[in-house]
Amino acid sequence: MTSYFSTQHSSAQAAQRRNSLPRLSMDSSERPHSIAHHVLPSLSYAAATSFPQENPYNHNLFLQQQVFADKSNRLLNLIQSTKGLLEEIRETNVTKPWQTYYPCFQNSSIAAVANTASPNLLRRSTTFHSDEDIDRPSSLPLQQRVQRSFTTSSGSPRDSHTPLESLAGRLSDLNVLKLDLKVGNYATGNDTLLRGLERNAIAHLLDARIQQSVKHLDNLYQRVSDKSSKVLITGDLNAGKSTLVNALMQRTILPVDQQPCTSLFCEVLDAQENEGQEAVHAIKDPLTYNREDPNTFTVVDIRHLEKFMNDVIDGYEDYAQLKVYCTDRRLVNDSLLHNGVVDIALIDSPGLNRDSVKTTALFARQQEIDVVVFVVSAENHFTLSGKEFLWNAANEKTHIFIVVNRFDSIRDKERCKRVILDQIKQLSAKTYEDADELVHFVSAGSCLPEIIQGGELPADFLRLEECLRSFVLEKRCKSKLAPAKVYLENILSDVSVLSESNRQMAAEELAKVRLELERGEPEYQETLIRREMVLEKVDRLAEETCTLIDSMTREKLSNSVDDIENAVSTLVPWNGLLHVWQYSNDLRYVMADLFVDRVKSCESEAKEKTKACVNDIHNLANDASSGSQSDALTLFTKPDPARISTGKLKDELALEFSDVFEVQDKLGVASVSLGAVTMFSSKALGYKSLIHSLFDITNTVGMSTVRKWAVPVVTAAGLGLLLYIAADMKHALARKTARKLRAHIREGTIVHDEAMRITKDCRRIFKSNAWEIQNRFQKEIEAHERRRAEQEKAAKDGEQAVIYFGKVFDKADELARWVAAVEVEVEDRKVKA
Ligand SMILES: Nc1nc2c(ncn2[C@@H]2O[C@H](COP(=O)(O)OP(=O)(O)OP(=O)(O)O)[C@@H](O)[C@H]2O)c(=O)[nH]1
Repeated sequence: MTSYFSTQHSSAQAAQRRNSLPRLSMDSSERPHSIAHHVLPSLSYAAATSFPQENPYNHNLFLQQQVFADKSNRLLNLIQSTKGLLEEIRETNVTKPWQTYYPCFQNSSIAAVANTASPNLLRRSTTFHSDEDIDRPSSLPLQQRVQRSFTTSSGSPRDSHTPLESLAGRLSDLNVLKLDLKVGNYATGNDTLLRGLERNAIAHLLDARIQQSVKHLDNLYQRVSDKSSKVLITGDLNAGKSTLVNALMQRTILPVDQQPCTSLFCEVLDAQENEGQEAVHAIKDPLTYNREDPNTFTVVDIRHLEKFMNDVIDGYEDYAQLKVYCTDRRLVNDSLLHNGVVDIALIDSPGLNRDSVKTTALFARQQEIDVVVFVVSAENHFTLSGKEFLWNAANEKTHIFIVVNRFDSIRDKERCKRVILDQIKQLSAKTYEDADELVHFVSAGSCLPEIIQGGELPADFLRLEECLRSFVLEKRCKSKLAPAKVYLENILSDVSVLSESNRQMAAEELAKVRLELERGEPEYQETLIRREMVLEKVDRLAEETCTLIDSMTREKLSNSVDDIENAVSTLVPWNGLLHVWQYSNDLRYVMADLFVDRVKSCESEAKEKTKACVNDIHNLANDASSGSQSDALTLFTKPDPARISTGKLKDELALEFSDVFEVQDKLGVASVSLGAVTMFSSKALGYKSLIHSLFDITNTVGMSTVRKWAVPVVTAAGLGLLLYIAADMKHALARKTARKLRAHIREGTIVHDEAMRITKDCRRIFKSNAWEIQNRFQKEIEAHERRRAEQEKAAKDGEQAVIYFGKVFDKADELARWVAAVEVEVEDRKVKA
């Protein structure tokens, strides 16, 4: 077998062409329109002046190409600017507290408005819209939608307050960024679902949606900046498809034969797309083909193409597609493949038959096929296969470029034209409407370079070429520019609706926070004043109560002796003179205990007063809970007799024997009785005092009298005194003990100590309660201050959010206006002759 495969060139190592996407600043100084057209070059001055002025087709085409290049560049810049805006939103969502989020209506009536306005929200949808969907215009006409989103009667939506109802309606118009949620089989409104989600979760969903949009913008950028446009040439067997390609190229590239010779799709491209190298790449799997990866194709020598194709037909080779890179030697304005604005690749396909019709129809439906050229033989008209293909393709490609070839073989040309146009009318009404530009009766075989030999191409073929180029440009507008424009309009409309709704909500939240701040300030000041006032009153009340308790305790304890003296007569039994000493002991013990009881009584009274005062204190602080008061009272020191030194008191009250004779002053006979008393007492007085007593009596009555009356008188007096002492002993002892107690109270520190102790306990309780109240006030004030700090931060964030969303809106608005200015609809598609 002849080797038609050539050695692989180093083209695979060629530098990878990188589609750098410059980030466009959104500064007003760098408006999209002012950016240089760096992507698609406009026709050069040389090229512009080189086209033949006398050729109206060329002139018109030149203008079309200029317009197309301009639109492409504007759209490319707008895609980049929009992408920059979306990335800015995403970045802000991560770094700033004011996230762009999908607003939910808290007000059910507003939610109802939103849901009614958008039946789609009730739809049980799967997830987000597909990219295909979002390239399509929304239900509203573009102009109307853009107007609705961006303008108000005053010219600027932010000049007038937009009611929430209209916001709800506008949110229902979201296209690209609409979060379409689904829960089970229930037709739950989006708004309800969204309200159930955390704000962060919504922001996350929206972020994912924006990220998806950024990717889609990248794809659109690639599509718009891709200068290549594919033209599929199909038709019946032997209709002259390969001949037409060769005639258009003005080179014999593809083999031409009477018998079927094209059995695979042959794409003819400009060699510039292969680093300027002419080459044929035979591809087994078109999906994995990569021009820079030699493993994905086999190189075929262009001179042996015919042999290779025959081998494919004969089954010696098994390939699905050919890429033929060849140099177009025609001038820029004449070249179909490479004209500076759009690079056209011609794809010759196998002739249609029952087996290939569906494959070719599928191929024609591919997104990158901009134009389908159907070649029909003037001799055969439309065959069944041809009709079947056109019916299949009609849904996708409403306009088909039809070349009626081999027209030279027809004698009755008018009749042929009439019959074929009639057939076209049946097969593709749209094509028939524009038959003047879309249906061409030519003889490609007469236009081959070997026939022309450097001469002029026939006028009908020239017209075919220009119409084809014009048609490709128009289709490119529709297939590449229109989706980009529609998508940009959709995404920018969504961004402006979202930013405006976020701005409104931020403004509402800001107003709310400001109001709260405004309302909170007097409350805060009032708390500060109240704290000072209450604590001052508490101090005063506590001090007054302490003073009262102190004086009350002192008075009660000081005056307690009389009561104690009266009480002991019933409490201490008198068991006769023989038990006088025991009686005396009992007296001091009982008196000391009674005094302790009196101290306890003072404590109880102090507690009551303290409790009442604590109540008053808490009432002052408007504190209903009094739980702490009873707790506070336990702080009172336990009544402990040892604390008031009862033992010591009892010792202080102990009687001496002389205390028994406190009656002597009253009677004046104390000295007489003294001797007798000594006899009754087991506890004798000193002799010195006894002799002294006797001497006193002698001096008073005289010696003789004394001698005469002495014995009886002394005896009688002694007896009387004895009786008196015996009778008064009980009371005398009580009085004496009470006197001692009184003297002890008056001269000692016991009353002072007890009053101080009780008052100190009370003061401690007051202090603890005052501390508690102060603490509560402190907490209240701290809570106020914390809340105020949060509100101030929220207000600051809110202010910045309002500014930020306003700026986003302005940017989206400005970009949308630029996008709207790019007219992608070709108003007059006709090529004027
Ligand atoms: N008379 C005449 N013959 C033509 C014309 N164009 C092509 N032919 C002849 O028609 C035959 C088929 O031409 P091809 O270009 O191979 O046709 P095709 O449609 O590519 O064929 P397949 O790819 O095999 O389907 C060749 O012998 C051509 O010379 C023409 O305009 N006039």
